[in-house]
Amino acid sequence: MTNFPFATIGFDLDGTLVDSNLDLLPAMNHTLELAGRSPLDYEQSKRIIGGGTREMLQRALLHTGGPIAETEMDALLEQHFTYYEAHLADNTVPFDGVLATLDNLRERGVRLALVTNKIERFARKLVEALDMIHYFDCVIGGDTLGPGRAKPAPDMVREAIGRCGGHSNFVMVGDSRFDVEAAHAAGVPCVAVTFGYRDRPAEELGADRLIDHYDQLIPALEQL
Ligand SMILES: O=C(O)COP(=O)(O)O
Ligand SMILES: [Mg+2]
Repeated sequence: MTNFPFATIGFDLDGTLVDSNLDLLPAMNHTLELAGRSPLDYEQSKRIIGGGTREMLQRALLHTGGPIAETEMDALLEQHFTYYEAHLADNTVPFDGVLATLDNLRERGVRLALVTNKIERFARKLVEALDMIHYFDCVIGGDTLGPGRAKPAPDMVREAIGRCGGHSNFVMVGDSRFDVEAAHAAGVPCVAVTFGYRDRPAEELGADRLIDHYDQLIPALEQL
């Protein structure tokens, strides 16, 4: 282990490590069609990803005509999951520089945790399909800890710290308010990528540092 300032880094998945909107959007549009709604475009869907699938679909429905009853929502969500599970790695790719950065961090002995509001099973399936699973010491999804404990609650970050050896020198890397709020609620810093998915300007996320490309991540972490 070099004198790198962080023992563990928690990475968000959607919009941070991978451009998964390339598969989330077609899945969402498939589901909107089932509900008799019009499709969203790539930029619209970027603004509604981050709080888990149910919230994403609720927001998609709000944008396209209004909410539906909770019972209908449960059925629609199931259909959405079936479609997305079959297509989650059709088009999704890591953002530029991600793999080289993760290689570099592993070589430094840094532990990496995947801390995503995606359902754990889908997150694992996606990073396996992209041959990225080997980077992570643990995978914590939005359903891993049970209801009410997904980001922006601090629980997933605390769980990642615990599962990666309990070292408090932990930093979160994310793209949305869910990541920044979860990190800060857990008492750790957060670096945000400016190219991800969010519902407000990057400058308004409250992140400790912003990066525009993965080339900037390690220098940013060294300056935190
Ligand atoms: O599934 C989501 O809504 C977001 O997932 P993320 O936490 O990896 O951005
Ligand atoms: Mg994200």
